[in-house]
Amino acid sequence: MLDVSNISLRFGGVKALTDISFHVNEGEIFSLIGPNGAGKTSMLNCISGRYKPQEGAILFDGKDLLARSINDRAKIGIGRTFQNLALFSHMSVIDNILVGRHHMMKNNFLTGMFYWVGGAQKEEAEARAEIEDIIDFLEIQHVRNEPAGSLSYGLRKRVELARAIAIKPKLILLDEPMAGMNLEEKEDMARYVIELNEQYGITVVMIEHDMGVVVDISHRVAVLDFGQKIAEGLPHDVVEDEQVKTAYLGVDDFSLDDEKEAM
Ligand SMILES: Nc1ncnc2c1ncn2[C@@H]1O[C@H](COP(=O)(O)OP(=O)(O)OP(=O)(O)O)[C@@H](O)[C@H]1O
Repeated sequence: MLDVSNISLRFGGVKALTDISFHVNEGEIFSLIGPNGAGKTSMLNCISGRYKPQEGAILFDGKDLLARSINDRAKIGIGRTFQNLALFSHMSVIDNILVGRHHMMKNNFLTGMFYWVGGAQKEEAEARAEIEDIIDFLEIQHVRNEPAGSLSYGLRKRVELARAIAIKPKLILLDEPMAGMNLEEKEDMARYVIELNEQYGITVVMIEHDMGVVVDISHRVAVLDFGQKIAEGLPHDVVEDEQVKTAYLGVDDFSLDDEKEAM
């Protein structure tokens, strides 16, 4: 579904990514891991369109992504969430979710003026019904009319996920979906990621620092270090890789040993 070939990205003298290649199969949960500054968010930004790499190619369903704008990429089925929440804090939860969806609708401000005679009314009704499903799925009914800014961090992350799902993506890019969460919130979020993958059939590319979660829910993992890919494979194999262990040496959140002890 996603084919990343020989991507290199530089910011002046800083080499953020060097010759990165990997592919993601349809239906997979694929995690990108690596120490701070390894280039994970930069890679996600190349896929979503925020950054334009100097070299390489990215194909999505065989289509050349790098030639397309951010909006076009969303329209052909790529959704994303951000490392730092990107919600409109004064708007209600439901309106935050609808914002994502409205962007995708065929009817716009002008056609919307003919709301009752055109297809806009039907399209709006369909969008609302689908959004109700997403609200149920993410268990945010009780806060649907609250301003997004008034919610706890864990709930805001769920609203952001709801907004990303509302554009009906085939592929979703999740940038640290569990960051800053307590254990219970992490377990909930892990369950949502698995369910959106299994029930909604959405392919997932995820950056996540919590190694226990990565190993538990990913089908495959790629590891970046200093902008280079140092490993790729099944989660358990990757975390046992000597080069990966060295890259994480001294990093507190490489907690697989803790996970093992806890099991
Ligand atoms: N817009 C930018 N301008 C200049 N340098 C950048 C920019 N974005 C990223 N970089 C640099 O690229 C490198 C990779 O950063 P990136 O944020 O992609 O890493 P990361 O693996 O996502 O890190 P973290 O886990 O801390 O979020 C870093 O050296 C960073 O300073």
